[in-house]
Amino acid sequence: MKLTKDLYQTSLSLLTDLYQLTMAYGYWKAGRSENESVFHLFFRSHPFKGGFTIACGLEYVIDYLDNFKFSEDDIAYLATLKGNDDKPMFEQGFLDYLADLKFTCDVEAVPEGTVVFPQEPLIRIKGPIAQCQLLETPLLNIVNYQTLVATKAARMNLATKGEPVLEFGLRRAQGIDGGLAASRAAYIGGCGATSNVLAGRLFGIPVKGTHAHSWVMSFDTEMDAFETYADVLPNNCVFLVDTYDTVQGVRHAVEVGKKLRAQGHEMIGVRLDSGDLAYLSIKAREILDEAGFPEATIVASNDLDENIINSLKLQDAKINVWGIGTKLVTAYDQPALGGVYKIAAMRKDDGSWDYKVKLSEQVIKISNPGVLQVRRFYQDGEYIGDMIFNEVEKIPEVATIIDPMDATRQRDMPANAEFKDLLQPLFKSGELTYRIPTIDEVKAHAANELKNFHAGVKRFINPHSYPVGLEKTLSDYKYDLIRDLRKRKQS
Ligand SMILES: Nc1ncnc2c1ncn2[C@@H]1O[C@H](COP(=O)(O)OP(=O)(O)OP(=O)(O)O)[C@@H](O)[C@H]1O
Ligand SMILES: O=P(O)(O)OC[C@H]1O[C@H](OP(=O)(O)OP(=O)(O)O)[C@H](O)[C@@H]1O
Ligand SMILES: O=C(O)c1cccnc1
Repeated sequence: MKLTKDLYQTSLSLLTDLYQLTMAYGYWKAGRSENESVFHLFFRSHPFKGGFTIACGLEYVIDYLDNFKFSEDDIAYLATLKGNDDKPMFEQGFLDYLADLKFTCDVEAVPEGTVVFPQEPLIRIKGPIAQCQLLETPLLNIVNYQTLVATKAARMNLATKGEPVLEFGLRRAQGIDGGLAASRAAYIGGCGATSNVLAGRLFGIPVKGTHAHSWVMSFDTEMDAFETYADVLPNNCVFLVDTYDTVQGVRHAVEVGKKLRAQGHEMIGVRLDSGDLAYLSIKAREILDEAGFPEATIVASNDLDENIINSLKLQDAKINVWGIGTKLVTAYDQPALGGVYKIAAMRKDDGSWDYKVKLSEQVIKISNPGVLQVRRFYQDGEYIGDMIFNEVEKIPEVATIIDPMDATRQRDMPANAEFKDLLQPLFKSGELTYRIPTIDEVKAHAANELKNFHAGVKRFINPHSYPVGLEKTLSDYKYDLIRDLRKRKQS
């Protein structure tokens, strides 16, 4: 395989699990492939034991859907697949159907950067069931990872209390696309820049960096290393000071900083990458201040995450910029968001909807029926609750929301509260109708959204559980449907 040619210039329509194709074949063979259905993509619990999640990945999703087409090569490959009987898995008629397939669904989604909660649909797809089914895997692949990383980045940025976080994760990321997607999601979640140059070029993210230990080690002395770097990049000097002795390293940086200043340049600062970052940053700050460099930045890196940042803040560490790699891009303490994609309705012959529910012994795994929308209520600039409702049914004047995990918990949204509906139209009959926001608009949206939530939602330990519920008639309907299904199961 030639990586750039074969992988990066291929159609992505086969980026799905085989079972989506066998089901699509089944729908087609049974004459059901064009039956109208509704699917929702949602997750069941916040990552990192947190109280919020940042939706991310939609621009990739839009690009995927807009280019959804099986190429001749894709079809030729599918024709080679064999069943257990060693005969072709798919008959020619189905391959012709795939070759002619045009994306014709209606798609609604929550804009990227929006704060979202368990059970809320992030994406709703309505259209021929074979198309909806094929999209399950790629949509989850895109949204789960980027949402996870954007949320992790937001947590890290909350911990630094506005001080810049630089994303340094490419070397530890999950492969090539993982690294790119992580840099994008981390920027949306709040990081100020990335060290990933290709992400800079592809997404328009600022790129930043310092230098590595190898630079220092390649010279006879640390002073030589710093001086040479200063000669080459006099306006880009953040000296990594911990290769041999951190305190001595800071003193060397100061010496070179003074020479730079005499030449009309200003050293940006130093980077600490090992040892006790609280103690060493306080010491470095003292040395820099005393030497006349009160503006010099102290960058810290070394396996940081939001908890270590919190702890360093409590120790009064004098760190102004936080370089974070591994624990951000691998979402270290929770490596996957458990987003799922479930069917929720099918159109009947008379034009009405047949709503679907997946049963489970675990309440959290019972899916929600309907053609769902999310209404977010707010008062005095603060979000106060979200209502998941069935858009095609009439809803009562008073918005009562019922906790999907515990039907005894309900509350009424105040009649005078303002609201907005989160799912926005993206595609109408397969045509893109949405203005894709710039990455900086998405980033600003995420930051604004977070501001509008009560601080309790954003704390790390035992976060406040923001009220999200099913609209009352939807909840009642869901429980009737569950009772009905259980009765049918017993008989
Ligand atoms: N003052 C501190 N409080 C809490 N955690 C810290 C503090 N200083 C550093 N850490 C964190 O401790 C972890 C490991 O640091 P440790 O000192 O064990 O190894 P190290 O400095 O990486 O050593 P080396 O790089 O020389 O092998 C890192 O995740 C780092 O971010
Ligand atoms: O610690 P992270 O959050 O992943 O941040 C990125 C790390 O990458 C670099 O280290 P390098 O790859 O040279 O390895 P090392 O510092 O762990 O030896 C850099 O010095 C950071 O320590
Ligand atoms: O520029 C840096 O300092 C950097 C880049 C990648 C990983 N660690 C550090």
